Amino acid sequence: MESTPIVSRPRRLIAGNWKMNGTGEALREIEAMAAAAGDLACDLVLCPPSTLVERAARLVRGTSLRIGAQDCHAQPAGAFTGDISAEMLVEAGASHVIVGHSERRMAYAEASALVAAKTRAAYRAGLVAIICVGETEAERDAGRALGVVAEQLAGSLPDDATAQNTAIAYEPVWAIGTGRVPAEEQIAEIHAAMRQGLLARFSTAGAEMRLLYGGSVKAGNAASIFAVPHVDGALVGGASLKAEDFLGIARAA
Ligand SMILES: O=C[C@H](O)COP(=O)(O)O
Repeated sequence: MESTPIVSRPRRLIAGNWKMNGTGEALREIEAMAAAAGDLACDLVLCPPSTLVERAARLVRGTSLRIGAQDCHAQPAGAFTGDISAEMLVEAGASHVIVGHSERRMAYAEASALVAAKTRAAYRAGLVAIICVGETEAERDAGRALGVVAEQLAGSLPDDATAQNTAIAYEPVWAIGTGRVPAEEQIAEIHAAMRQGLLARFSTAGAEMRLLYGGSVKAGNAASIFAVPHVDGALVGGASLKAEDFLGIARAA
């Protein structure tokens, strides 16, 4: 593989995804995260369920913790029962939105073209998009991991993606919520390939775009994952539910 130009790395980004977990009482965890965020050497974002976005955003005002959402619709408004637009999320106080999570790609058959449309919606509203990609176990076993990730990346990123409006999260589906973490060489291979693809398409912006790893990240394995080249942070599920667990990961960044 071609060598990648050395660029000074941006601050790491640690994002938490609460998925469909958390009611009002969980706001105290967000409060504890916000209290510690200013002392961290990384950027910290927490994506609670949409019912908590507005209250969480109010709670973290004046701190360096940012609040994100877990999905958005591609349209700004309309007859889309149950959906939430990027503009609505901004009004609620969100600054980031996760798009293309494998749980949505699989459960709602969201293809990369739709993920790209949602990403364009995020840009339109002024949200930073955290775009997820990753292969299933069957795809890895078939030797297709690199190809699947390259295809999802190419199809999900709009042409106007920049290092400021986008972060990419590589999340192998088989590592999500399973306690199974890929070998460092496996993470390194995918991240290096993603970097090459982004460099080829976006030049300098592609060199600077933050590449997160996601899938069973915990305080105990975070440092070794962050030591892998081109890992610029993490997208954390289960271990982001409790402030101390999440902050333990952020302190390793
Ligand atoms: O969005 C987060 C990921 O799906 C990772 O979840 P996990 O940390 O519980 O494995």
